[in-house]
Amino acid sequence: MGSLQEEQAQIPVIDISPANKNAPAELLDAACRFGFVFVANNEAGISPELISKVFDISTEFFALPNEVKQEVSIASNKAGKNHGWLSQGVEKLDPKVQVRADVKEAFNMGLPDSKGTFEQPLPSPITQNLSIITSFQSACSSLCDAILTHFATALQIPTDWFTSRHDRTKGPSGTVFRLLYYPQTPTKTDVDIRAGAHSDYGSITCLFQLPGQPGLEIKTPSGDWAPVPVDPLDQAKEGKALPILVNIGDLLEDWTGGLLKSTKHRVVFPKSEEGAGDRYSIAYFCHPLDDALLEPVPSEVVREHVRTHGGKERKVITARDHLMERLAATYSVK
Ligand SMILES: O=C(O)CCC(=O)C(=O)O
Ligand SMILES: [Fe+2]
Repeated sequence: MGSLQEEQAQIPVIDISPANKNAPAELLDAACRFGFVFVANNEAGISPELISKVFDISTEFFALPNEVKQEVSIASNKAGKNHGWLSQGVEKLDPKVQVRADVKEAFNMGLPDSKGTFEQPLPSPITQNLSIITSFQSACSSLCDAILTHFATALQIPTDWFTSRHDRTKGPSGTVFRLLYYPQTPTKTDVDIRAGAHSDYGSITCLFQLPGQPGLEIKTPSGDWAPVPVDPLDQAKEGKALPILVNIGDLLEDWTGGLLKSTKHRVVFPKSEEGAGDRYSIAYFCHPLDDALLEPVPSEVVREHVRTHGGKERKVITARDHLMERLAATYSVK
């Protein structure tokens, strides 16, 4: 058996700044091969201080008593579909396989409307730090735009082909900002998993992890599960900004005729003492505008892929209809 290092998924770390002229090609290659890529954070523009503040807000929120979190529950119906607190037992990401629901809590937030207001009730750790949260959401949105622009460049289509379909000044979208908390549960059994195997539903996801809190795994083309490092360049001890993990979601896979891969992933309990304890993560699920049609991207690179690999015949539906289908399968909100 190889060392832990050898078994880890070899996801490339890419500089997406204008200084790297190969960024579009490197991103496309990683998206086609792994569906996951690390973006070097010194170029992504999300400061380690801001990330750390959001983790602090998250810790404060999940430490609140359940009765208080219940006031902003996803089941309260006040929050609108897919927004609010998910208590333990609400989400089962791999419903066909999982016996029990994911061992986790989450808080899903939409983005503010043009007047800066949120449609959902927000808990006090968030209302007291709203500018931090909105700065973070904006930074994630800019990072997604930069990546989507690089993909358009690499696919030889107009550079704004994807970003214009994600432009929130034109209408609502399913974009969700999510705080996640996986408690270390002494009573867990062998069938328990922190997050069941799934692919993400949107265009791209940005994921923020903390050193010492591993658990994310991706399914490799050979069908094995490979752990994803939290700190791939071993920079945490130098106090440097960790690279940001970005993965492709189902919508982008559909749009590109399967060229970009929406790779299955899951979160497991740590297998050894190392990493034992709670895990916190933050995800920004970037979605297209609700009424964006999931039609094939008009790219010769995509057409060539479909010619050589055979594209699946799909009904063209809107981004919103696609999201609703996926959510219905994984939530048990009553
Ligand atoms: O917490 C993580 O590391 C992954 C979360 C995830 O995959 C999801 O919520 O879709
Ligand atoms: Fe995911």
